Amino acid sequence: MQVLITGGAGYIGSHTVWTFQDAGETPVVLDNLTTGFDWSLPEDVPLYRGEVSDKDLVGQIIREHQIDAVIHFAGSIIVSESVANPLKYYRNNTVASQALLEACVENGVGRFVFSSTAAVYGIPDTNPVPEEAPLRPFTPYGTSKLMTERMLADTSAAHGLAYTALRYFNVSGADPKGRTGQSTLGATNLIKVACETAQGKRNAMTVFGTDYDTPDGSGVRDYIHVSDLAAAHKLALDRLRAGGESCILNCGYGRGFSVLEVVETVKQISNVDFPVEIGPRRQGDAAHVISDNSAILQTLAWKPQYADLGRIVSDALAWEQKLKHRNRI
Ligand SMILES: NC(=O)c1ccc[n+]([C@@H]2O[C@H](COP(=O)([O-])OP(=O)(O)OC[C@H]3O[C@@H](n4cnc5c(N)ncnc54)[C@H](O)[C@@H]3O)[C@@H](O)[C@H]2O)c1
Ligand SMILES: O=c1ccn([C@@H]2O[C@H](COP(=O)(O)OP(=O)(O)O[C@H]3O[C@H](CO)[C@H](O)[C@H](O)[C@H]3O)[C@@H](O)[C@H]2O)c(=O)[nH]1
Repeated sequence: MQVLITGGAGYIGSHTVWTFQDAGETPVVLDNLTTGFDWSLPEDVPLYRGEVSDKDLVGQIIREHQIDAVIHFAGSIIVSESVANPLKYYRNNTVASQALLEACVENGVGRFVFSSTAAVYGIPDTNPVPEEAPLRPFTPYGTSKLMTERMLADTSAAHGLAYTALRYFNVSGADPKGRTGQSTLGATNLIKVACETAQGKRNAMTVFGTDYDTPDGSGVRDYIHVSDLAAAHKLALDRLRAGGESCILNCGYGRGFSVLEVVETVKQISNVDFPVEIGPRRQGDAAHVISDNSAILQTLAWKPQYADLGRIVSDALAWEQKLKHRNRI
């Protein structure tokens, strides 16, 4: 029995593949390599280059490898792009997930772990935000993910599929062993942008607003180390394999840092006083988004190892340095 990891060559997927390998289980990866990299994977992991929506290919992989579970990362992830090109997001996130679920049902795969997002909450009324909070995504990206959560619930009720939807907060950092990291060009996430600026890949960075109702006026987020997130996927699947029921879990540390605190931490750890401009608010940003993580702590016995902003930043910087070298080659 093997697990199929879609989008396994991407940022979070590749960390999860390494986590399974470290635990002695070799997954199978399906990825179209639009934003993923084959070199981010261990050499002995089978990689199928193809579309998640290709039911024939997925069926063939399931039968060939006796797949008992799917972890589904593949998708499009740029929030602003989803506003400009919503149908791409409904196609590549929602419609592709529908086809993948159909292939699972038709081929008897009974366990499914799904990459969802805190974007399903929109701008939360309360922080920390629990899983039961109102679901009000305001971008096609968030809606495309929420629609997949709904398909999972209905498929579970009709066909007995056991699933866990993990709602990630702000994913950042890189593998502490330096085997993979966030490698996509043009990523817009704060820690990635600040690390690129510290290493001279950007001339300056901008803080999007310092007039929020937060202690220092800049936005506050719950940054989670990608390796802790990868471990949560392994635990979620272990639980489903042991007969655990379907559930939806926030993935965060339940605490927040402001943009200015993050920038200061990157400056201190990199020892570079890079230029930072103060700009206007970015449209659609919330002041605070912090997870209530009590459910994941209870349900998965999840024990984060890297819940320290300095650790997240130093791993991200180390990976950025490696990428610099790689890009030169
Ligand atoms: N990065 C974050 O902060 C964040 C936050 C919340 C949720 N998520 C979700 O986590 C998942 C992984 O995100 P990531 O940051 O690793 O992004 P990523 O772009 O690095 O990874 C996505 C992977 O999926 C592949 N892919 C995309 N469409 C595909 C398709 N149709 N068929 C096959 N492969 C396809 C890409 O090539 C890539 O390897 C996504 O579903 C994303 O929505 C990410
Ligand atoms: O150059 C930058 C980039 C970001 N920010 C600020 O930094 C904070 C974090 O922004 P990110 O773009 O890193 O992350 P978001 O909180 O906007 O969104 C992230 O978390 C969401 C869930 O809450 C989704 O999952 C989404 O995919 C993921 O990128 C925000 O206050 C933002 O305004 C800046 O000031 N300057």
